[in-house]
Amino acid sequence: MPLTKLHIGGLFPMTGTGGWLGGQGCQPAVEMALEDVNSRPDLLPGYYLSLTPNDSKCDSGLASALLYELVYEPPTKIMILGGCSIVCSTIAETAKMYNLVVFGYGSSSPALSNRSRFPTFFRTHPSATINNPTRVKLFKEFKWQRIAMILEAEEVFVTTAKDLEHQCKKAGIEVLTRVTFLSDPSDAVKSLARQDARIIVGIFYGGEARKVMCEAYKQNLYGKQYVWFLIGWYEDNWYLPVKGLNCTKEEMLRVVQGHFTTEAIILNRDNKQTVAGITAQQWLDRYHDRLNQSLGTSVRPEGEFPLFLSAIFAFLRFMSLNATMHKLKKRGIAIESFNYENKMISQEIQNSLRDTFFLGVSGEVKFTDEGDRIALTQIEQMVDGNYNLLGYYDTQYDNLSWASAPQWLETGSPPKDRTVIVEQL
Ligand SMILES: CC1(C)CO[C@@H](CC(=O)O)CN1
Repeated sequence: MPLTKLHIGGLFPMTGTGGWLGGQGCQPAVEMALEDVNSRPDLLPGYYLSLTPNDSKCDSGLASALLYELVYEPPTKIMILGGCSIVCSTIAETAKMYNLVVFGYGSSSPALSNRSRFPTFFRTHPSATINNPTRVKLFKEFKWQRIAMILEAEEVFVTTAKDLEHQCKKAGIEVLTRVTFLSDPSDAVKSLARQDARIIVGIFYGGEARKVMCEAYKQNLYGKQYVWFLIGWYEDNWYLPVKGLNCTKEEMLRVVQGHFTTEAIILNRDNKQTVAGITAQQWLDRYHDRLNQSLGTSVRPEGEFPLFLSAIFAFLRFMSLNATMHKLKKRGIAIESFNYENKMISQEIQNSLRDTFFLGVSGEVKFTDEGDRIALTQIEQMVDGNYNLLGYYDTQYDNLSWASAPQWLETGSPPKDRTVIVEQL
């Protein structure tokens, strides 16, 4: 009996200079997950899952064009996979008109939690706002009452910054300024310097982080009187100069010295069996071999690797669950009869996804009342080009646990959050 193919469209940020290029790590993982389901005759009997991957370059315009191609070119897709918030926000807003479920394997924008804007969007990755209570906790820890923000003009970062401003106000911490830039950060950095910002939170993609920190070097906004907070999921060696960056490696190493990062990590990943019948660690070993084969190097997609993995395991579990098939069969409907006008089948897929996330990976996934995922955040500090683990913060229980002490440049103690004027007696 020939198998019936179920087609999934994939948008993976593989190449390009801006954004997040985590597709290099995620596409092989998704391919492995589908192979695992297809290799088990007991999972989705009679069906075969087929992926149509595309390189989105983490570019919303290109992603829109690719989505229309996936929709208007046969065969019919039953789901779209997306990474990068700027891509997922664009495709999820459009996909709902085709009753297409979008599974976000790597997208952190707070805006994506808006169910009325994105009713068919699902993700396990927590919203980027998860970093904000950690940042505020550290401001309090080091008695910083006055902070500043610089951000890339993208919704994912603007919404995160707005939440940080709200958290700071609740904590009685002054937000001196929130400067935004589109592509060239020089004026924004100048504004920070002019306002004597000392404790600075930078919220942007890795490509822009290089530009901002190079500009901070040029304008002398670094060193023992400053502390920068950056995002913890940039690729390894993100700060090394690329073509067109007007800073040397030595200059970049000096300007990034001592900065803090925060990023969500999975609560824990016990070694329970995956639906592939192997443990998470065994799956990981297979995955690393696959990466070596496909990329020729051992690429670690990004810092909070386990989080993206829990997304893949959730996807794997969902795809191996034939709950949707059973429900539809009881109603005499075959899932392969899905088309973009068919709200009912889409609703069944969405109900199964909702059940899967809640039940399938509940050991790792907990949700806030707003439906956002709860996780720990990891705090690191860059010293001599390497990230040192400083500790973890559990927002739920307001528990900051230190693994090692921060290093303070030259002075041995945290800088002040403003110029201190010593009265001459
Ligand atoms: C897994 C994560 C943290 C998800 O957000 C990506 C950035 C984004 O939200 O576009 C980076 N990688």
